[in-house]
Amino acid sequence: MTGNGTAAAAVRTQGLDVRLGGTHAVREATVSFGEGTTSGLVGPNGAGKSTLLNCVSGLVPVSAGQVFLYGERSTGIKPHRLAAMGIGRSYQGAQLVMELTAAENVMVGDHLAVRTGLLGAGLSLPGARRAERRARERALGALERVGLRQHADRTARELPYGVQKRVDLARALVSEPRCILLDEPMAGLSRSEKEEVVEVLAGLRVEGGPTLVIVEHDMRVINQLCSDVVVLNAGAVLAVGPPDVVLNRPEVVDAYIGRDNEQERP
Ligand SMILES: Nc1ncnc2c1ncn2[C@@H]1O[C@H](COP(=O)(O)OP(=O)(O)OP(=O)(O)O)[C@@H](O)[C@H]1O
Repeated sequence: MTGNGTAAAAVRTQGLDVRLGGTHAVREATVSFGEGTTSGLVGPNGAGKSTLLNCVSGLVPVSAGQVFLYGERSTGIKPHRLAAMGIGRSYQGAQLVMELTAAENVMVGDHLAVRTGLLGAGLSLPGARRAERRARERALGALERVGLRQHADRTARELPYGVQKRVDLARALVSEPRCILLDEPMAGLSRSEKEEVVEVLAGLRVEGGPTLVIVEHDMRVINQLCSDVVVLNAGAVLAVGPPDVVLNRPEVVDAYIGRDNEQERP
């Protein structure tokens, strides 16, 4: 389940507060994302959605409150350690290294490769070369899952934005994390690309599959994929529950209209 409960939560925040410069980006947010569930995290521009994901993945320091992963306090743990603990992440702006190929970008997200000594590959040690081969195979597998195997050896710079976004998704999937935080995975995609990504994400919702938390402005996508939704507004939790109920609540509709955000309102 998603909400304020504590049972079987993959991710839970307790009174999470984040101040960035002069902005109070997240305000006493208590949310939980149940293990194996697919949840939406929605709200108008500037509501604090990316900041909340950044706190959970260790990229932004918490000002007050706590984050828990699988019941263990994870506040303040470094991002690479959280990745090794099974947190995967995609980024709003794809954030690929433009000079690297699609496959190499995916390998960068593969914490298993780093752990098994990919860095030693530069020294041409046989074990490291084997590890690199395995990492490349995993990267190609992840690219295949998002329909991009044919682009594996093109540099990110050569790829259109919609394709870069899917490379970013492959990077989040490659080490098969237990929990995947997706920051606007559909932004900038064409309708058919969106449908492909929805299919990929729907394919992850199997028994024993990962927990998915999806920040998304496209409410059709939220309705298609998510069993629960958390609505943030001005950094605070405004509503929690099933999308068909929550997205029709007057305060949620008002929050979107109030931000002059009509095209994105639920
Ligand atoms: N590095 C930063 N320094 C100062 N303020 C920031 C920083 N990053 C984000 N903010 C501010 O924090 C607030 C929350 O931003 P955040 O990006 O988390 O919102 P969001 O809900 O993800 O928005 P969007 O849907 O537009 O991506 C905004 O007011 C934003 O301007």
